[in-house]
Amino acid sequence: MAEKTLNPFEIAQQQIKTACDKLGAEPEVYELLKEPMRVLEVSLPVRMDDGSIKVFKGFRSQHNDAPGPTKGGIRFHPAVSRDEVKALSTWMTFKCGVIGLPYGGGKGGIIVDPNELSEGELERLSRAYARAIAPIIGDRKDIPAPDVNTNGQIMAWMVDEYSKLQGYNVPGVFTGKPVSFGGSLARTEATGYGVAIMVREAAKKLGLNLADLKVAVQGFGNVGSYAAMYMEEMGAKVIGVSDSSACVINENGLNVKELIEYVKQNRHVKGFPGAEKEVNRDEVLTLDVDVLLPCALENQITSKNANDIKAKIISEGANGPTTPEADEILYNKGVLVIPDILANSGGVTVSYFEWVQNLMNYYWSFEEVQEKQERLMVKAFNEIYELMEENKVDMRTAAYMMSIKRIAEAMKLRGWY
Ligand SMILES: NC(=O)C1=CN([C@@H]2O[C@H](COP(=O)(O)OP(=O)(O)OC[C@H]3O[C@@H](n4cnc5c(N)ncnc54)[C@H](O)[C@@H]3O)[C@@H](O)[C@H]2O)C=CC1
Ligand SMILES: O=C(O)CCC(=O)C(=O)O
Repeated sequence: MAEKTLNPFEIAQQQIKTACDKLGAEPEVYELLKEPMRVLEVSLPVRMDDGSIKVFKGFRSQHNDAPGPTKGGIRFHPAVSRDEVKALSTWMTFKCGVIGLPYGGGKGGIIVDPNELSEGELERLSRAYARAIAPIIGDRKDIPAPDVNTNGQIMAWMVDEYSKLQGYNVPGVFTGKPVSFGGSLARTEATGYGVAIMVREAAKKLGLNLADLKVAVQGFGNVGSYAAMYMEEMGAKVIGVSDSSACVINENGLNVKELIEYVKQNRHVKGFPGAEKEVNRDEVLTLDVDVLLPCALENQITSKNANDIKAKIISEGANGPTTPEADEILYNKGVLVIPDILANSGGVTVSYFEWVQNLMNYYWSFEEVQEKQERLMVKAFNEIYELMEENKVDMRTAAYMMSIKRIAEAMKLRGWY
């Protein structure tokens, strides 16, 4: 059974349709949710260091704002496309709905490999993007944040550019800012922390002891590195980690903190002295482990490799790492897939806390933020797990069912259908 499509937007539409059908939702609900309400495409001229002008293409998609302002990250990557951004914004709507955040979904991206830019070029590109999308964003309209290859410094440049256009300081228009510039404590750690909390909760349900679990992590950026670190802190053994360079393995457990330090110095996991062996990066998915954390990009777990996966629990740090065909194979094999819209919701949850702190200009401690994040995510996990068992569906469908119900209610109350 090969994939019907690898287009992430078509996959997102398929996931909504499956859940709407299962819910018996009115046809208008799918009609209203199947397309983003707005997609902006922008050209971004940037003065390069050699004096030439290069024009980059960027997007911002706003999927649905019935529950509140739209919210979601900005990705800098050569594979960014209009459909990818549309899919990512769609997934954001349902992610916010799963936790019950007062947001709809948005997402943005620029087609660029930021590793090929100097610091100055990166700053000019980030500012150009903030200027270009300024008419459709705002701290009550659409609030972007970091995603793949973007970070707190980039958010700070964008806040500065947007604030200059407004004529006053607007810290709450972007989240994921550095803590010294209106960011929230525990935001950097939040997505990976949430991915690990979800594994801990799943282990409880399945009667597994964390100390007995072997873990593999695909992708070792913001999400993968903190997910691995918290898994290790919870007592599990992280035996395999990959990034775009390679997969490093140590059957006795990699020292995650040392690996994080190594990547800070060397940019990649390749060559890590604490590894026993190094294999091709894609082999991480089929290692003999109990837990798999895909924390890189879309379409990694497909009909081609799903049968070879040995993990019992998959907690999706990445957005869209599993295709619908792979979902079906994994469900039939009894693998518990904790879907992206729940597993990686820690990032947007703490972004919400950052936004709240910006709006009230009063800041919480690290422990306070993590405790609030954990409470919301564990509650969502338990509600969705119950719905999954009641309806005999996979956890992704159950998560969509819960979320769609909430968004449909907001749309109904607004009189959209
Ligand atoms: N940063 C955040 O707060 C959130 C991120 N996500 C999702 O998590 C995923 C990762 O995002 P970040 O960690 O922020 O990005 P990042 O840019 O910090 O890290 C991405 C990592 O993936 C690796 N990678 C890329 N292609 C790979 C491949 N084929 N095999 C193995 N590794 C590969 C890169 O080398 C890097 O280590 C994305 O899907 C993103 O949308 C989801 C929720 C929130
Ligand atoms: O922190 C945010 O607002 C959004 C994070 C994000 O882009 C995601 O959850 O995919």
